[in-house]
Amino acid sequence: MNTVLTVDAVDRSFGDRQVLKDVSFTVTTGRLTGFVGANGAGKTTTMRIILGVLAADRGTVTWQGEPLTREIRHRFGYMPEERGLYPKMSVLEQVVYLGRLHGLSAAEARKRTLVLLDRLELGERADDHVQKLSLGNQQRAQIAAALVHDPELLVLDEPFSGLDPLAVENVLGVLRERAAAGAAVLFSSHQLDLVERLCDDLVIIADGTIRAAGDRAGLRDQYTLPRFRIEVGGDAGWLRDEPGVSLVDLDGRTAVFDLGDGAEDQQVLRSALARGPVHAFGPVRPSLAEIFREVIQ
Ligand SMILES: Nc1ncnc2c1ncn2[C@@H]1O[C@H](COP(=O)(O)OP(=O)(O)OP(=O)(O)O)[C@@H](O)[C@H]1O
Repeated sequence: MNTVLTVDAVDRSFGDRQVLKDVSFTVTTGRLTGFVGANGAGKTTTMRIILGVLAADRGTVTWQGEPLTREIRHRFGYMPEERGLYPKMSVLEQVVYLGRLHGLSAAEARKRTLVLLDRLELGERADDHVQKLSLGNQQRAQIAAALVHDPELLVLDEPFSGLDPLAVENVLGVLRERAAAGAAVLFSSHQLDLVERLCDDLVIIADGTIRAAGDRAGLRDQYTLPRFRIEVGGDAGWLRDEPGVSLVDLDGRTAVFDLGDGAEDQQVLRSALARGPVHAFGPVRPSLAEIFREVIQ
């Protein structure tokens, strides 16, 4: 796994409104990087700068340490926010056409398109005009269009929005295969529950500023409070009087509590065991939604 894309200290304004401020993060091969932020946070603007559709006012985007050129960007695949397929062209024709624009021969483009459409469960719709497809299927066609030339970097703006759960699994499977084959994948989303499950690395943006970035497990460790959950055989009310414990939630036999400075989780466990059976005990790790709320404040 290598860091391939580096966004470094990028600023961008529209008129006198600065929408990106000192944006820096990296994207690594073999991994899915989720780019998360609320509406208007700056995800699409950042992606457009990576793709060269927009210029940065300041800062750089580099690929394997080199400034981006047209040739390098040709090896990227982009699914823009404004979906751009022609309604009156068949899915097959369209994806083949886009493959040819990326330098594939007609035969190769057709071969790859058919495989890809099958994999995206669109094989039977290959000859349908895009406008006849459901929105979810149009989206899958758009994903096929971004993937047909086997890009080294995939940049996908909200690829999962509007997909039903089975379609999400299907698209995710396809992206994972690409990552496993060595591509780097950056996708934006405002659906935290999805991102939490789907991505390996996370970049959180709010108001044009990167608030947190890193691998998912590392971020969760970093934001884990000294908070624990316990489930005992009897009533857990004794925890109220336990030194160093401050109860967050008490519900009969289960409790969630924070530990003060110097208090030991194992000491609490010993106290619990001295009172009877302990069925569960362990740290409470924050969800991505909780980390997100914390870092965007
Ligand atoms: N061409 C433009 N002209 C003026 N303002 C723009 C332009 N493009 C984006 N903006 C503004 O820049 C800010 C960031 O927008 P951007 O589309 O990057 O956010 P986003 O995180 O992708 O949000 P969303 O999830 O809603 O697409 C917003 O306030 C938006 O209104």
